[in-house]
Amino acid sequence: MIDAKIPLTDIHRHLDGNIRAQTILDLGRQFNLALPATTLEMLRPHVQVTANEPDLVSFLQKLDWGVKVLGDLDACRRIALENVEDAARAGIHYAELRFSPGYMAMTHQLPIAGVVEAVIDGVRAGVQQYGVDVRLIGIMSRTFGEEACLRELEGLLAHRDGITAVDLAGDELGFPGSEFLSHFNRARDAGFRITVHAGEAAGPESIWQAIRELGAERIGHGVKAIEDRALMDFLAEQKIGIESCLTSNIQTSTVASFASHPLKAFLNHGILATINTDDPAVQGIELAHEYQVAAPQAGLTAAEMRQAQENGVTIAFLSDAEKAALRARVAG
Ligand SMILES: O=c1[nH]cnc2c1ncn2[C@@H]1O[C@H](CO)[C@@H](O)[C@H]1O
Ligand SMILES: [Zn+2]
Repeated sequence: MIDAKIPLTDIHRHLDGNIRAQTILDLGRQFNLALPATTLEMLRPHVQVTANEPDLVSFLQKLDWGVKVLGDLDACRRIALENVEDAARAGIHYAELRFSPGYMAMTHQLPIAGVVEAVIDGVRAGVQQYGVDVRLIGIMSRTFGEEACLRELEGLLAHRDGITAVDLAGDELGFPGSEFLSHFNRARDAGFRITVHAGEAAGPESIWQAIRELGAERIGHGVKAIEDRALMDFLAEQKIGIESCLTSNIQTSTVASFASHPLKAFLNHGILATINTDDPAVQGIELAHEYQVAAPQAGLTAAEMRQAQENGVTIAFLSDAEKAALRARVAG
């Protein structure tokens, strides 16, 4: 259940994991690319999770066609704009959209800083058109190694003013956070806020590492914190927020069922946990589904969902004044 008096936020939403299937078809045609299918219906299983995947890495392959059709910077601008439209349609008041410029640039060897600029541009146009409040988070895709991540960071630094935070995403087991210390030192020096995907595929030690060594202020997923009581205490005391994505965690086989998802336990432990989508188009869900179907199945009461919704504003990468303005705008 969504409380209409509290701002609806989605602070863990991959822009490049939310490319419309129709847009993939359009761009495939525009750039003369051989797609695995020529109709929406036939394309869908290639770009959307249809049954739960055995692990995170298999799930992530479903994002690949979306970025393979990004044949020029205009295509990047287009998907950024469409993402803002989708967020507005989903009733979201405030979204933090994250994207990996190197991953988007990879297939057609686009300039990474150019991709960052195009995404900022497209989002700016979308914000004006659709009235959603948006901040951008730059992702370093760990799956492609340290050097590739360094190039992503440099592209993000080239447009520092348009980017609020940085994140580390991708294959957590294959590429532990310890390989990215220098990246995060530089990111913090530049004044970026920090969130890190941790404790999704790997265990609680990965969350400790993200906090202590990378400077994470928030954790993406953080599912495995449930295995470490001291970590749960620490997250609550230090107000380190958790960006939960319920359906995503089922689809990656990170948790076996909604009923066994730790979100309820996190909330009851006083952790600032939140409800978010992750990769809506790839997952075939929207935020309403997470509040109306997933969260109730995860055992959350109306009061617990309200708390999670509140937490989304509390841990947003906004100033106190911006949070107050957002609350006032929605409370009317
Ligand atoms: O649930 C997730 N866990 C970890 N990494 C993810 C997830 N969803 C998407 N990405 C990763 O984020 C980048 C694109 O924004 C890609 O690296 C993609 O693999
Ligand atoms: Zn994610």
